[in-house]
Amino acid sequence: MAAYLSRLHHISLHVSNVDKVAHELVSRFQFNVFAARLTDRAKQLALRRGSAVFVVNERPSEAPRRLNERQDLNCLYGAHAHYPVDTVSNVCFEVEDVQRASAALRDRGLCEFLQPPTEVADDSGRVTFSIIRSPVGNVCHTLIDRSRYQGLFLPGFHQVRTDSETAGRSQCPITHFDHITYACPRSSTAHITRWYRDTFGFQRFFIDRNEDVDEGYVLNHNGIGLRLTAMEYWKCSESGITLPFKDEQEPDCKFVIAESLPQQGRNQVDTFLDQHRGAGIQHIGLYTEDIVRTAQTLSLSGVQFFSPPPAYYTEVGKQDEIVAAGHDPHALSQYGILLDTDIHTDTDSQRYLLQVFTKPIFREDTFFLELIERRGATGFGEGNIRALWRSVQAYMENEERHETERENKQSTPS
Ligand SMILES: O=C(O)C(=O)Cc1ccc(O)cc1
Ligand SMILES: [Fe+2]
Repeated sequence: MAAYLSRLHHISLHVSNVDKVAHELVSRFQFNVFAARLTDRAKQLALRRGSAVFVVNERPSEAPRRLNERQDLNCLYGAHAHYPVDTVSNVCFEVEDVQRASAALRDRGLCEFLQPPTEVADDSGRVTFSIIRSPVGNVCHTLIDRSRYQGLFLPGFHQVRTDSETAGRSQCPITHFDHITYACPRSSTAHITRWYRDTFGFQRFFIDRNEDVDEGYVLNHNGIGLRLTAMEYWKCSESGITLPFKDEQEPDCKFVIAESLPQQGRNQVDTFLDQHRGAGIQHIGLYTEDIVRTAQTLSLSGVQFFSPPPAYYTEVGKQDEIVAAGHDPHALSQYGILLDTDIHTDTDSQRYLLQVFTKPIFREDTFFLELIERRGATGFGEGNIRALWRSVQAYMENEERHETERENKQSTPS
């Protein structure tokens, strides 16, 4: 392994209207702006809910005119990249030694650097960071060492005081990023998993007991053409020599690669690739300790969720399953929350997974968020994946039909 990751630090969004997206995250998703960097050339806002931190950056409206413009610190800690649509494109990890990690990656020729190791300081201390390109579309990774920094967030950002984050906690107990799902072109998964393994020591984990190591988890019938491959990183300590350890205090974030399969027609992964103009982060799962309460709070503030067909909640088996898990089918159906049960074969105990997807966040049908509550289940349930897939698919097909109708109307002279 070349670089040791200590933890996920934040995820960056690059959007044309920072205030609009930040407002959406605050007023609807109950995030709090806690730090900002505002200069005449940059607008960067950091928002938090639990340990989940987003940095919303203003993306330049045009490509840089001079090559060295990329080097300026317009978008500090993020690559100053022009991108044609709003996008979530940087997953920033803390590492113990940026210089060493970067040198190791460079020596092994594993990745392209968008920014070599760079130091930034203010009154509260200093940080070092570098930025590398990932093999997934426009996704890059900032590697940062903030062990010599005592400030609230990062040098260059000032503190923004808002109502205490704890105020809304009981109504919206989102604690951390649970997983990041990439939408990728066909046949790209093997290359991506290999890169993450060789670069950061990511390990595969199986979504399904019968999953094939090379094929991943393939859903290829009843209109679903999806290949899912999941991997996670080991939180590592360089002082721990070579043995990685798992820190139980802070759950790590999983990564899922979604690839569409050709046999079942156009689908949501293809739609993402088209509208996003390439591979990238399709959705992020926000972990909540109480999904019903969180969905209720977010729904009251205007967040819209995808819902499965109403029949999902009245199917005899599903109703019993929901009740057995201690939930009320009516409450779940109100917000479109899905439940999957899996029996733990060793202990015979049941483990549950509850999930719901939000509608896309940007103008395009690209990035969306997910709420997820785990009751012992650590992976992803097949039943939920199918139901989530169908609810998104129905919405996208409807959107595409409306779009065609609008185009037809415009081209028909009245
Ligand atoms: O189940 C999940 O949360 C996943 O992340 C799997 C997944 C990936 C892509 C889709 O379009 C739908 C489901
Ligand atoms: Fe997900």
